[in-house]
Amino acid sequence: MNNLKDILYDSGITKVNGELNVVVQAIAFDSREVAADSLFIAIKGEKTDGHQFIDKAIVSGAIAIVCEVMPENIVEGITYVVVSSSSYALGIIASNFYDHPSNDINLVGVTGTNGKTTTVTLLHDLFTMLGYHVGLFSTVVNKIGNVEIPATHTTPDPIVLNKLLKEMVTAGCEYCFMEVSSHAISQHRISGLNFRVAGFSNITHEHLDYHKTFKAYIKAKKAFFDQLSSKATAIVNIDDVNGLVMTQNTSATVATFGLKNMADYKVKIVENSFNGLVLNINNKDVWTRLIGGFNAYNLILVYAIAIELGLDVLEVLTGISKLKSVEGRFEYMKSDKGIIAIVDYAHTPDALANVLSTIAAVRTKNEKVITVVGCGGDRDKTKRPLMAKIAAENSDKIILTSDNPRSENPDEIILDMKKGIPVERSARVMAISDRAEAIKVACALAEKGDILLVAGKGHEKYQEINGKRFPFDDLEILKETLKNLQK
Ligand SMILES: CC(=O)N[C@H]1[C@@H](OP(=O)(O)OP(=O)(O)OC[C@H]2O[C@@H](n3ccc(=O)[nH]c3=O)[C@H](O)[C@@H]2O)O[C@H](CO)[C@@H](O)[C@@H]1O[C@H](C)C(=O)N[C@@H](C)C(=O)N[C@H](CCC(=O)O)C(=O)O
Ligand SMILES: Nc1ncnc2c1ncn2[C@@H]1O[C@H](COP(=O)(O)OP(=O)(O)OP(=O)(O)O)[C@@H](O)[C@H]1O
Ligand SMILES: N[C@H](CCC[C@H](N)C(=O)O)C(=O)O
Ligand SMILES: [Mg+2]
Repeated sequence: MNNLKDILYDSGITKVNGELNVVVQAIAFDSREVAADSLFIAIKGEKTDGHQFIDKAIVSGAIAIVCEVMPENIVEGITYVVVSSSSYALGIIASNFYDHPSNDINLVGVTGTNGKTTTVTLLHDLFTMLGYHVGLFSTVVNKIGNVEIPATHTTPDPIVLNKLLKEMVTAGCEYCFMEVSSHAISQHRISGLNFRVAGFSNITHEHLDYHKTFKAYIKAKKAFFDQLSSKATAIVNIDDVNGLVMTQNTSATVATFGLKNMADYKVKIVENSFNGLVLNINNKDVWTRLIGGFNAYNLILVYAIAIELGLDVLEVLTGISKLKSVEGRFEYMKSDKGIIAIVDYAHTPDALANVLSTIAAVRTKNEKVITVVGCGGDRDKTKRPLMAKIAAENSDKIILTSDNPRSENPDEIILDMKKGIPVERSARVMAISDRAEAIKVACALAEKGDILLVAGKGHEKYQEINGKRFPFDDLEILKETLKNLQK
């Protein structure tokens, strides 16, 4: 669709200056990406205001502008359209421009603090295994079938989202599983999308730098469910105290899942060990190689979504027992010397607590638990002492280190973390800001049978320091170090 008037349909227009019957070849919200005959959408952002770049966009070829405030300098021959919210309008415009691809695919969105990547990746793998063509948007990677497209965000901007959705439809994908981050909901990256199913995993402490209060964070997640259509199904975790809060104002049909409370989709943990989980779903025992009680929640959500989408119970349960774990999520190896090393993306207090309680539940004897953990720079500072406290209380030794320091001083981040260490636990805490060195020291400290947890970066293949990404891989460093220790 490229008539400006059609592209702007439903975008919340309050004022127009210029011709609406013009042909637009491309849409952009960043002046640096504007090409000839484009529509430029000016957005007030976190760091700067896109309205400042309107003239630059026109010089680069924009012929139409969507903005929240009519500029003082109007350029002759350019169409200016004022809308009540540019970021909301962008989602609608992107969807119109790409012919509403979300209407032509079964779009499933999963939100929550933890478990989004795991759930959508398992859904992608399950549906692919059962012979469907599937698309994926995740923190780790985006996929059209098995073709990988690098992911820059957990939930991409509306233009990338709709463009890739269109490509998925063209490639014959019947389903698309996507992560819906709270940033994406607040910034209206998902406005205009037609979700068939929406899942809620849980909500715990995270991103308070951005949302400011936990209440605002809950409200942001709830907004996803508020915007669902009456044809959609919302599936929420009933064991989370905010599970039903999500669906208070939704038009969607509501279904629940859980382990503890009465739920439409109920799961029981029969066995939980380093060999995987045995779950009881729908009165049938199913083994999975995924480890950890929290994965029972992820798997019952996978099951519930698959059943709501009309799949066969036995086919789904058989598929679940064949699923492999997700990269960087409780990824574990055993060295020849008998040291167990785990890489996990736990970067929130709740995730870290879950991973450490899983380790406590699955370890067989009184082996030592050695945890290497850091916190990201330019992110929620209030989680730093909490994560350090959880690590110290649940490990025999902890090494505080850097995650992605970004623009911050790693030693300052470690100092923030140290504030959470209970005095009686301080003797078991070391601080080594060089992450590679911290991992190596942890390996050297470990003895046969000990469990080494390297938390926070999971699948990430880089470390971001001062705006630059340097190659870095927790698992590689562990493998290399443990191999050398053997000699
Ligand atoms: C804080 C945040 O989320 N920022 C996102 C936001 O950018 P912004 O609105 O703040 O942009 P800005 O720099 O203030 O610029 C304002 C406007 O001016 C435009 N501009 C700017 C400069 C210029 O020369 N010309 C120009 O037109 C920009 O394109 C933008 O439209 O909108 C952009 C487009 O969608 C995002 O790329 C950007 O993500 C930044 C890079 C980011 O780091 N986001 C993270 C926090 C994030 O989104 N994370 C979540 C996952 C979180 C989780 O659940 O774990 C995610 O979904 O990835
Ligand atoms: N259902 C769950 N409940 C609590 N913790 C979980 C759950 N699933 C996974 N985790 C923990 O959280 C970490 C992150 O999991 P995952 O990547 O699936 O979450 P996410 O929601 O995609 O995170 P992000 O917001 O960074 O995209 C895992 O490495 C694990 O430690
Ligand atoms: N989506 C999260 C990922 C955090 C991962 C952790 N390794 C970090 O860099 O803080 C964020 O951008 O806040
Ligand atoms: Mg994710």
